[in-house]
Parts: sequence; structure tokens; C-alpha cells
Amino acid sequence: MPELTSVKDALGQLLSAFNRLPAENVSLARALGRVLAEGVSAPLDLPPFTNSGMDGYAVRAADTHPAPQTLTVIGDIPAGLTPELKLYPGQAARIMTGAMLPEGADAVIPIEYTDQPVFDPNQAFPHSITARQSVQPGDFIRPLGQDIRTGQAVLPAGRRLRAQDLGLLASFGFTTLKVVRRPRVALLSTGDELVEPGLPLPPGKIHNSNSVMLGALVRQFGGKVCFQSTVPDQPQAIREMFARALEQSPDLLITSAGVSVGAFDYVRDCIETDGQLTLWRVNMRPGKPLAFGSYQQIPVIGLPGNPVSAFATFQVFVVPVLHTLLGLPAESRPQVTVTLSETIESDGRETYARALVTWQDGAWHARLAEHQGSGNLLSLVRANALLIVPSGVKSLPAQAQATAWWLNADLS
Ligand SMILES: Nc1nc2c(c(=O)[nH]1)N[C@H]1C(S)=C(S)[C@@H](COP(=O)(O)OP(=O)(O)OC[C@H]3O[C@@H](n4cnc5c(N)ncnc54)[C@H](O)[C@@H]3O)O[C@H]1N2
Ligand code: MOO
Ligand SMILES: [Mg+2]
Repeated sequence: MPELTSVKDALGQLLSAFNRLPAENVSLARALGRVLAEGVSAPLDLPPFTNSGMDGYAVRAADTHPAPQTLTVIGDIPAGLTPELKLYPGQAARIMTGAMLPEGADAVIPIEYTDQPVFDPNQAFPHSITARQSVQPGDFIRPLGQDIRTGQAVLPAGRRLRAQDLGLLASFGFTTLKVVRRPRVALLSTGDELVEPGLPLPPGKIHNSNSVMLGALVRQFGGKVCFQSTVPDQPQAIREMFARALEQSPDLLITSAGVSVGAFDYVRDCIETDGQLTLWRVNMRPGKPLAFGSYQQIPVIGLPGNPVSAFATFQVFVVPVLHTLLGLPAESRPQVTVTLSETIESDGRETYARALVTWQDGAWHARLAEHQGSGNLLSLVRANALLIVPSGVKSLPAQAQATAWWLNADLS
């Protein structure tokens, strides 16, 4: 049997097989979470015209000194219209928040600073107002370009778009964007014991939980499931399903189970016989039997069948692969240094323990979440982090520091 490859080396080998995918256009309405393929510079100034920051009166600031001063109101400026009036000394115009400042005005007096602190909805603007406070030029106005100048770089390539990013792009008037194409992932679950959720469970069988979990992970990290199927532990069935999966032109084929040393673990054999097996068995726990290779030139990652092992190997290997395909930094993920609340044992493999990290007395503390068996999903459900015990370390004592990867947050 070959030596176990270190997690670092295995990841290096995997990542060398992937490059960023090409760009495509998507509508802004569908761009949340997508990755910008090109940086964006502002095509216009924002705000595009100088406007009022308050409901009040546009004035010439000098006319309000010394307060109080009575000014003649010569018109009304709602938002959305170009004012046709011009202010001369001693004049004011009623103006609403967001409305264009009229010629001659250089400040706004909020309605609260006048002798008429409410607008009467049944009345046109008053003939005159008294400014009870003075204002300086520029007060309560938002000048053209205050937020953004034409040509200013606002979003870099590689930004995973958030709601506020989309808001800004919409304010430029964009309707579509160039984003990196979503990685297409084919998912294959293998196992004679698998029964799909919704069907009754005969003795000896289990529901297929990896299929749904891995599909959700693919989507969570920006990929698209282009093919999904379940096959029994039969080499011919596995080969046929590989062929069908490849018809969907995936960027990556992910299999679940059948990669260890069992008599009916055929997935690795199929990759080795019909394709190329570049890597098998990694020095990590859980997840040791991970396999990696290619099948008709398409990269294949064989995840171990135990659900926690499949999840952990997805986080360690598939997430950086998806990041690379999307043009994101491969290994960026939210993490935190924690203080252990209990001793954590390992067997010397790089361990990804399921942990509950909480904030207590000014620091992050971690303890193990439920039974750590690699078949036990409750540990992952209770956990909010994967706690890393480095390779070669058999025990981390209570109060020691360790790195934990957050599982709750959106990872990009
Ligand atoms: N003699 C040895 N036995 C095992 C070793 C070893 O080194 N020597 N490695 C163990 C480790 S570690 C793991 S992890 C598993 C990996 O096994 P496989 O990838 O070959 O997967 P299977 O044997 O097919 O299944 C393992 C386990 O996972 C359950 N499973 C499989 N698919 C699903 C699914 N879609 N949903 C839910 N659960 C699934 C399956 O029923 C088994 O319980 O091998 C160890 N053995
Ligand atoms: O590595 Mo296995 O994934 O320990 O259960
Ligand atoms: Mg097996």
C-alpha cells in the first residue's frame, strides 16, 4: 500500500489540475453569490447631480446670517424634476430629500430649523419662511460625485457578489454582469446499501444522505450540480454511470464511497483501470481513503463514504478546487484561533474534529461536539467549526490553542 500523502501535498496536487473557468453574462437579479470576472469601474458620478440631503428649503447660505432671517419662498422642488427656478438674494425654494438643488442655492435648511417645522399636505408651499438657524455653504446637500467619481475602481475581479454590491451596480444602471461560469459538478453516490430518502428502509439498508449533503455543499460554494445519480457497488454499473455523468460535460466528477479497501469498493479501481489515479490515501482523519485522478480527462475526486469523512474531505479539498475554478483564493476561509476547553486526542493524522466554538470571557473556546465517529452526522449538526489537530500531534491538552474553521458562515 502506498504511503499516506500529507494534506498539504495532496491539496497541491489537486489544485494543479484546475484553472479559473471562463466568464459568462448574468442578469443582476441572478448574480447574488456569483464571482465577478472583471473589475468594475464607475461609468458615472454618484450622486449624478447635487441634491438635497433633507426635506427643507434650498437657500443661499449667506442669506441665513445672522439668524433669524425671513426668506421669500419662490417655488417647490420635488425629487425627480429639474428645477426651473433660480434663487436670488433673499429667496428660498421648498425642496425634498433627493431633489436637484436649484441654481443659486448652496445649502439646505431642514424644515425643523424654520418657523414651520411641518409641511402641511393640504397647502402649497408657504409664501415665506423664517430660518431660525444659519447654515454654511454645503450644509445638508449631497454634491455630485460625493460617493463615487466616474472611472473610480469600485469592485475587483474575484469579488463574490453580495446584496450591497448588486445595489451599487444597479445604481450605475447595469442590467447584466460578467461573472465566472459556475463550476459544473457531477455527483455519483455508490453503495448497495443505499436507499433514497422517501423510500422505506429495509433491514441492512440506510438512506442516502451524502447525495443531498454533497449537492448542497456544491451549491453553497458556488457550483452547480449538473448530474446526480446513485449506483450499486458493481464495476460495470459504476463505469456506465461515469460515462453518463461525463455526457453532461462536468468540470469535476465527485463520487461518494467505494474508495477504501473493502471487497466491494470499486470506485478507485474504476478510476485506476479506465482513467488515471494520481492520488490515494491522505494523512487525515476523517477522510484517509480519499482518491483523486481523472476519467476521460475530467478530474475525479473520490470522497470516502462515511458521511463525516465525505463532509470533511469536501471542506479540505473540494472547497479549494471550487474556489480555484471560480478564481477565488483557493484556501481562503473564515477561521479563528481557539482555546481548548478539553483535551483532544488524535492518532497523529491531521484531524478535523467537529467542535462547538463559543465566546466566553473575551476569547473563543472550543469543545468537541457529540460522538466523533465518522459515520455520525449529529456531530456535524451540533458543530459550528472544524477544529484542526496538526499532523503528528497525538494529544492537544486543555487550554492549548488551535485553529478552527467556521462552518456557519458563508465562506466566500
Ligand atoms: N480495513 C479497513 N477498513 C476501512 C478503512 C481502512 O483503512 N481499512 N478505512 C475506513 C475509513 S477511514 C473510511 S472513511 C471508510 C471509507 O469507505 P469507502 O469510501 O470505501 O465507503 P464505503 O465502504 O462504501 O462506505 C463507508 C460507510 O459510509 C456509508 N455510506 C456510503 N455511502 C453513503 C451515502 N451516500 N450516504 C450515507 N452513508 C453512506 C456506508 O454505508 C458505510 O457505513 O472505510 C473504512 N474502512
Ligand atoms: O478516514 Mo475515515 O474517513 O476515518 O472514517
Ligand atoms: Mg469501503
